[in-house]
Amino acid sequence: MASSTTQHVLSSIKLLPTGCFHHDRRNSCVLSVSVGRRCRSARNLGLVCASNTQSSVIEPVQLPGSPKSGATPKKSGESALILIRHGESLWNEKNLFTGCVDVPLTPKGVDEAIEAGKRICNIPVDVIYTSSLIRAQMTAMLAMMQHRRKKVPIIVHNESEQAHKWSQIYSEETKKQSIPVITAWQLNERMYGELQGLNKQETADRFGKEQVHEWRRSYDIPPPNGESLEMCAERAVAYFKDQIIPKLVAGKHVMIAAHGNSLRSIIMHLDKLTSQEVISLELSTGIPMLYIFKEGKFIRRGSPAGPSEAGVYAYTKNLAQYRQKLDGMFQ
Ligand SMILES: O=C(O)[C@H](O)COP(=O)(O)O
Repeated sequence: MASSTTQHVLSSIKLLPTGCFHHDRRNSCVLSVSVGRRCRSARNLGLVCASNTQSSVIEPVQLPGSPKSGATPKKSGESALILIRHGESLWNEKNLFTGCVDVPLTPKGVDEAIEAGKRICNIPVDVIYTSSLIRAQMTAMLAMMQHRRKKVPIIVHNESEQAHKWSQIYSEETKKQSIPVITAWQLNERMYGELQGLNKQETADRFGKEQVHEWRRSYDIPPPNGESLEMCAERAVAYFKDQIIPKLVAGKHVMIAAHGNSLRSIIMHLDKLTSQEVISLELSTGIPMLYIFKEGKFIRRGSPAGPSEAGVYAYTKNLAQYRQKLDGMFQ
């Protein structure tokens, strides 16, 4: 088993049997997934070593056409989409199946969230989506504490009329200095059924490595009384299409803090991965991944290495301008 340091070096992805791992000419690690006659590198999946930010364009996604979104694409607009898997939780640390059990971050998870925040501190964020689970919410909040714009992330309470009313802000100026944080159960981790709370290693010893791998990574085989990735994707991707894409279309910059499997299903949708390819997709805790949404297309930008990394900002004029503005404001 790879050490946590090695896993970190491999950035957001490690590859399982269908792929190969090699170093490219620039000495950066690249993971490849063989798909029929195609060989798609992890870089092309946007899942690259932290120092590598080469981009690729994905075919247009199906945009929600319904006028109810009321979202008219901005003419030359582009928006940032940041995806972050929560930092290490207390049950990640104990190697327990967690699923929808609501456990907090470990101190290491807190550090990972802060580190993730530093890596995206120059990227604009207008609205944050998290699951309804505390580990994703802690990650979103801790990451935003690092943002140079210093807006205040505020959880939107729409669970009842009273909660909505009691959490109103009565200053337009204060509202402008805040970022709404929308929590949605649809972005929760896949429900792990009767595996929740069991130790992953002990479960593999008891049921066999292959069986446990099938429960954990196959696309359509659910663990006992739990959700398969396909079932998780049904709710997570539907939410992404209905609620989040209209925001991007309207020019809003979005961050999503969620979970290994809810994010795998969203990446599967964005990158048009097949159910075979998604088996090899692994996300590390606390590694942000950036996409640029432009003219109906998602452009993968990999994982920003740090606030001063040139690639991300050189790549789009808007990001460069945003960063310059921050430099001007906070020097
Ligand atoms: O729910 C869990 O146990 C983890 O967050 C994800 O588990 P996995 O690596 O088995 O998908």
